[in-house]
Amino acid sequence: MSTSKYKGSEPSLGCDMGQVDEGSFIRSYYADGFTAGDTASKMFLHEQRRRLPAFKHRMELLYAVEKYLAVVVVGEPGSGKSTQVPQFLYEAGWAAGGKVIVCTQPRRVAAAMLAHRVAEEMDVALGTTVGYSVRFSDVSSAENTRIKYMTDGTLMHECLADPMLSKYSVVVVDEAQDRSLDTDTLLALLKKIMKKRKGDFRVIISSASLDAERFRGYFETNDNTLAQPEHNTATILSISGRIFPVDIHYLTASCENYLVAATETATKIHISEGPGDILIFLPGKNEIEQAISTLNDQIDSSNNLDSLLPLAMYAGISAEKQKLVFDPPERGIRKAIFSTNVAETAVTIDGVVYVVDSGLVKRRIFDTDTNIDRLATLTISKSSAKQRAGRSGRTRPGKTYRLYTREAYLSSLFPEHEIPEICRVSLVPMVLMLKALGVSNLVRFDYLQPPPPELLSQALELLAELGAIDSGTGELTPKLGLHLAELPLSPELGVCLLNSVRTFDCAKEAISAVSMLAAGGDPFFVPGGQRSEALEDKRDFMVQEGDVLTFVNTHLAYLETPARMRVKWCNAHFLSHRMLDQSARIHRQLEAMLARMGYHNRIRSSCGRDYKSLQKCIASGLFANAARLDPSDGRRYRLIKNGLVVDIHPSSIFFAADCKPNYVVFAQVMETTKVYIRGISAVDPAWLSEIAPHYYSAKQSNT
Ligand SMILES: Nc1ncnc2c1ncn2[C@@H]1O[C@H](COP(=O)(O)OP(=O)(O)OP(=O)(O)O)[C@@H](O)[C@H]1O
Repeated sequence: MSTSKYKGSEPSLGCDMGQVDEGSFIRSYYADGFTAGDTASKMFLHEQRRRLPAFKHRMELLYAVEKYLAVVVVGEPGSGKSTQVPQFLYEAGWAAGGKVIVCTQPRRVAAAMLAHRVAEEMDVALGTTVGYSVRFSDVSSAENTRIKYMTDGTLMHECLADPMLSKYSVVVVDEAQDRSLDTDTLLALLKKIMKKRKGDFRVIISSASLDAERFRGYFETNDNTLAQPEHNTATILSISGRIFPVDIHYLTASCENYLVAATETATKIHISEGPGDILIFLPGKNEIEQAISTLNDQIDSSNNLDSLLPLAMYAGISAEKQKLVFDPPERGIRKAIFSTNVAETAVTIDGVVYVVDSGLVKRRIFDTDTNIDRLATLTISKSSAKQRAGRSGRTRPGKTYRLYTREAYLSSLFPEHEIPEICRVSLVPMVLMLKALGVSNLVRFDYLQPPPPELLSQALELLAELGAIDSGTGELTPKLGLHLAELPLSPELGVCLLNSVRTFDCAKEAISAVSMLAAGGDPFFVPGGQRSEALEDKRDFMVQEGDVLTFVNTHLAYLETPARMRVKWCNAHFLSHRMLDQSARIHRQLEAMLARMGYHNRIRSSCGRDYKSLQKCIASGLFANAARLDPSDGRRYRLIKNGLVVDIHPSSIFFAADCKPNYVVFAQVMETTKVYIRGISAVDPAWLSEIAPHYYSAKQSNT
């Protein structure tokens, strides 16, 4: 086979890459470059703050925080929990003596946005008194930052270096009703810290839902609450009132096609309602792109709609597109923002008056029948529906149009709350973190809600096979396990990275591969009118060893391009500059982390044209995602661990009929109409038996 100008072998002719679909399983959001849209005067901001319901409860809150170690703050969406509570604490002196008040968010975009807003309200430059820190992006100062917004995961990682979180005086866990795996794990750690630090540490759990009593009960450590209430450690504070009213409208009969209903509702609002932008919640990126394209066609063919501007908002969108969402539109233009649930909590888009809610969301679920973590489209909970409605009525009275009937909403079709992630996703990252923090008995650990035992044992089994846990002692292995917990990566990708310096001597390529997968995977886009040129260009980078090596080629070619030429180079090759820039930043950070771990002599090692070393290295982390070509069909694959039949994603080199290796490993799973695998690398089955003998031999009969 001939070789291309990049690493790996050229794909055989006839491989059609098909349509590139960018919905990604490894979600990433990098909010650098974001500018809050609100340019109101300082006086106006000051007045706005005073009008928020939270303001009336300021003294009550400060009293509760003084008296109790944990305070659960409950309030309507938009009442000021995320922006005001940290400022009240700061003004009351909780950041004196160099201490920091931290407010955690389940999503990166929210952490960055809230920091921008609060910096603006306090009239300070972002990154000074107010800052934020999310995975791979730190806009804060160790000396000066006193109010810091972070994701729950980033704060949890800080526990590894500082188990008592000694520099923080108060941790505000915001949007706790989301019950992400990181939020639940963090709450458990905070409870331990609260018991140990006592006097100088406080936890505030802020939630918009009715979960308050569960949180309060969890943080109550007084065994005798009735007889000795003066020793109680936790309380609930309700912030009553909402800032502006929201009218809620339902369909009278259920709709057949929610995408059609969403665009129709947006155009009707535009034609018949007063000024104000529209925020439309759809489940995922593909649905958003589809709705925007339909709406654009309608705008092209109707004079009534030419002042309507469709925009997209989802995790991983470029900074420029994101800016359009938050910036005020030109005079006379109305924005129609199609968004996933990234805009559901903590985010305020100034100017939004109308919300259209499809009632659907894409969620990560761990399917216990098939044993895989995947994205599925589900009905939202009532609690989410309230949050979505709460996005209107934040800066003026609002209206929400629900694309479902009132009867459906009140029925069990819409559960009260989401099922917490701890009960439905893979627990591998949580187990790794708890083990690294010295929790040896995971079954008896004091969780807010205990995870199902089968999820715990599945996580332990995988970590043992990855070499992170010693199956004899049940503890983390001294080098691999401990280092893995420190890395801001999924354990599977972390193993690929560490093995590249420990075993396979292919750090240059493996760091590239891992950085690309952590930044979202496929960097190629196929613009509507230039499909054949874009596919031709992509072919230049593609190699038969698989998509991961294609990503490596792209990443290395990007790094070799002089910085000032990179945007042009990306445009010329139909590549996402945002993604490649992000993966280059991740690359630098991972190199620095490996050097700190003592691998500085190995980080420049390269496998050159020995692609097998890189492929083996990738397989050493992703072996649990191995699949075998189904011989009876010759097109689809069966997962080795459970026999589940999956399809190759159309963006993959292996999509084409004549490009199918017998065995592959993959980085991502997504579910639309089918279960697709993405981020694929070809493997030799002999490597799998060598890398993970127990796992592989136990599961092989499934295929
Ligand atoms: N970027 C912004 N632009 C304009 N107004 C904003 C912005 N951010 C916040 N606000 C104003 O501050 C209010 C309080 O926002 P905040 O995020 O603190 O509320 P919250 O109670 O945490 O809401 P939620 O639970 O929905 O996240 C909003 O209702 C809005 O009026």
